[in-house]
Amino acid sequence: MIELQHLERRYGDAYAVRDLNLKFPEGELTALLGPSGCGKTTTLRMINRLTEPSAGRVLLGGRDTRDLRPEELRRGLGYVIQQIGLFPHLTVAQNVATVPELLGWDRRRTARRVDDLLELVGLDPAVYRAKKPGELSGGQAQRVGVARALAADPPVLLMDEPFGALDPLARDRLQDAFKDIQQRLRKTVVLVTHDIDEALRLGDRIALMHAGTLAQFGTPDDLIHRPASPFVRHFLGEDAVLRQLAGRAAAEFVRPGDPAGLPRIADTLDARSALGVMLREGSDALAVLREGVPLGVLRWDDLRVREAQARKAQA
Ligand SMILES: Nc1ncnc2c1ncn2[C@@H]1O[C@H](COP(=O)(O)OP(=O)(O)OP(=O)(O)O)[C@@H](O)[C@H]1O
Repeated sequence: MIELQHLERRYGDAYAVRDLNLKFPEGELTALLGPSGCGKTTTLRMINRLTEPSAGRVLLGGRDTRDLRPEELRRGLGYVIQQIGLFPHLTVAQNVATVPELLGWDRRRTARRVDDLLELVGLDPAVYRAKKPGELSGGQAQRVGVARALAADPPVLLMDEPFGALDPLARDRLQDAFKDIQQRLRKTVVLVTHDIDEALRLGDRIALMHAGTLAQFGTPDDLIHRPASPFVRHFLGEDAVLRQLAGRAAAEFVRPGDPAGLPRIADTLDARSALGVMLREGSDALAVLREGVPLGVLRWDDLRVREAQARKAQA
């Protein structure tokens, strides 16, 4: 879907991005992760040509993006940034409708699309349609930004630290909401972040960058259990396994078993917190309940296997 070939961007003698080769798989979310200044934003902006490459090329659906007109290119690429820049004098509905209106959709179709999208991002259209951006919380404004980027149904979504400006609680909520949306829509998403937890939580794959080059490309499991270099291991940190558990629901690790007499947790609890409950309760197994009904049992060993694998890979 999106392919970077020998992509480079120089500023004077310095390389912001150097000989970057990468294929972003279709329908998946790839987190572009790395320390500050490693070239993530420059890479993203070379995809929609807000920044022109010094060398190399970007292919979109097999076509060199230089052969596409910029408007044509950007229409196929939704773009969400940290300071989303909603138009303050327009209503929420008008903000979301910007692109459909540019495309000349009729009013009925646009209005329907706006309501569908507001619902998708968890904002009741009847309540939010007529509000102005100034009346929204940071999290709500960011949801409107996501809705706006999805308005013309672009196959690709480029996101630059979209949740970065939010407080931790709002960020968690919006990450969860976005994960749900992505599971339904299956867009090809490139998400720039320097937040390891966010990359582990949302990324089907992670492209970890270091000083303008690619340090490793793989699934979160690959990076944690099979780091390609000391840099990767160091960047993810000693507690990478715990971090990964934090991003996964306890329900993922449930196995059949007799829950009678075990401490109980909800299936939506994350696996790291479940580990905490085991330690606190002094129990090596927990009953996992979905809406009050037992699903099965979560065992210490099932969580620990992953930890052991990680240690072995790091040894
Ligand atoms: N317009 C510019 N002029 C000169 N140097 C630039 C310019 N834009 C970026 N750079 C340099 O290129 C490098 C990569 O920048 P980039 O913004 O892509 O990094 P990043 O990984 O997105 O960082 P951050 O997480 O801090 O936003 C940095 O060293 C930066 O100083």
